[in-house]
Amino acid sequence: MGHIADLSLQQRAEFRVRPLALRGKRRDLSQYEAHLAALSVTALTGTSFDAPDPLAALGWSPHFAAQLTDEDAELTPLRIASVQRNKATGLGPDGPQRLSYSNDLSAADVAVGDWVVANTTTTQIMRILPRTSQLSRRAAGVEAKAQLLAANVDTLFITTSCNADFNLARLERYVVLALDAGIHPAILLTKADQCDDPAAYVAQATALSDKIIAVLAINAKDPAQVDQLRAWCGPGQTVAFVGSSGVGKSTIINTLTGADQTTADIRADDAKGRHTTTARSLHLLAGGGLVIDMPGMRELGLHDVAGGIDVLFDDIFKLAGQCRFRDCAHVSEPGCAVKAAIDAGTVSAERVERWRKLKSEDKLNTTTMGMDRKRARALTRSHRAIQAEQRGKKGDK
Ligand SMILES: Nc1nc2c(ncn2[C@@H]2O[C@H](COP(=O)(O)OP(=O)(O)OP(=O)(O)O)[C@@H](O)[C@H]2O)c(=O)[nH]1
Ligand SMILES: [Zn+2]
Repeated sequence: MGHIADLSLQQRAEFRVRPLALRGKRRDLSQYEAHLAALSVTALTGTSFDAPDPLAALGWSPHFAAQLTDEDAELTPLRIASVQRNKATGLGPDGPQRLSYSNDLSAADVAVGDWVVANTTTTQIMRILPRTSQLSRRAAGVEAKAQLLAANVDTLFITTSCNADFNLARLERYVVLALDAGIHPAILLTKADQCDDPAAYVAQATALSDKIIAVLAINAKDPAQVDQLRAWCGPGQTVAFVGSSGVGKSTIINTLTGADQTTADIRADDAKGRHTTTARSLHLLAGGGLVIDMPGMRELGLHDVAGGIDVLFDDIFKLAGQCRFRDCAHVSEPGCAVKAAIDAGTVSAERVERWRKLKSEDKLNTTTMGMDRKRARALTRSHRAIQAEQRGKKGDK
């Protein structure tokens, strides 16, 4: 098995989202907003994708076309559907093609969802085209580098169920990851059929942020209800799902892909036809959209997502900028604009607390990434102990 397949089995592994295009500019919110706005033109109107162009149906867009140079004239653009250690599968208008890596590339450089240019004679991937978004996770272990999970995702369906799995702080973490990558976050509430009042969950999720493009409550086992998701799965649109184990992600992906519509080569089913992929893979949907299946994504940690946190909590971000002291901890400092807003009732104290926790977690994880082994281990241990303590208190899973 390739190393990516192995990684998906690491249940404690964490992942993160990071936009290449926005690197180094994470303090400038207008960058994120412009990026999201640009995405929504294509994501929400579908204007550049409704042509019957087979490449466009795979997600090809002017963004990628603009990256091609004269040197690429002899090469073929393909969308990566699966990645193994020594080979990858690329999807093109002619179907799936088996690819290998050129000398200066390895499996670690390529993500499912990537657009690459390949030499179809040698079947080598020559170059990865700059991504619109990039999802990666931090593999288990202190020194592990970020591992790529998926590229060029338009909409992330943050999936939770209308029961004990529903947790505002966890939803916010996923929203931060999506925003940091310039991916549209949508919240998908499953098991609505087993809940007396799904509307109450919808209301809570909707109130989290106006950056969330949709909040849906469905019975994931009812294909007619899953069909509502197709509004975000139009031609060329790429979606992915994250959320706890058992919330219905596989059920939904199976319904969206349908037994007959999935490209045979990139599908891994058992005899019962159940979707049992262990590695990440890109699947075509009936309506021309695509889904990136990322099995085994259970835990996530935040690091290097300060930009996403500031976008999600942009009101608090702006307030913090008005505090008298630049390094204000927003606890008891005089002239604290955040504290004043809490006192005035314009910002909820709980939300400020969740913001503070996310900031601190991001800072801790970002710091340990570049730290020597011993110190990082000690810090991680103490952070885990605090987490375990908090979990015990809340009875949270
Ligand atoms: N009644 C009901 N059952 C659901 C719903 N969504 C999922 N289930 C059931 O919950 C169980 C878990 O669903 P999965 O689709 O395997 O969940 P998952 O998120 O893919 O879980 P992992 O593969 O472990 O990440 C299955 O038995 C589903 O049939 C729902 O909306 N309503
Ligand atoms: Zn302050």
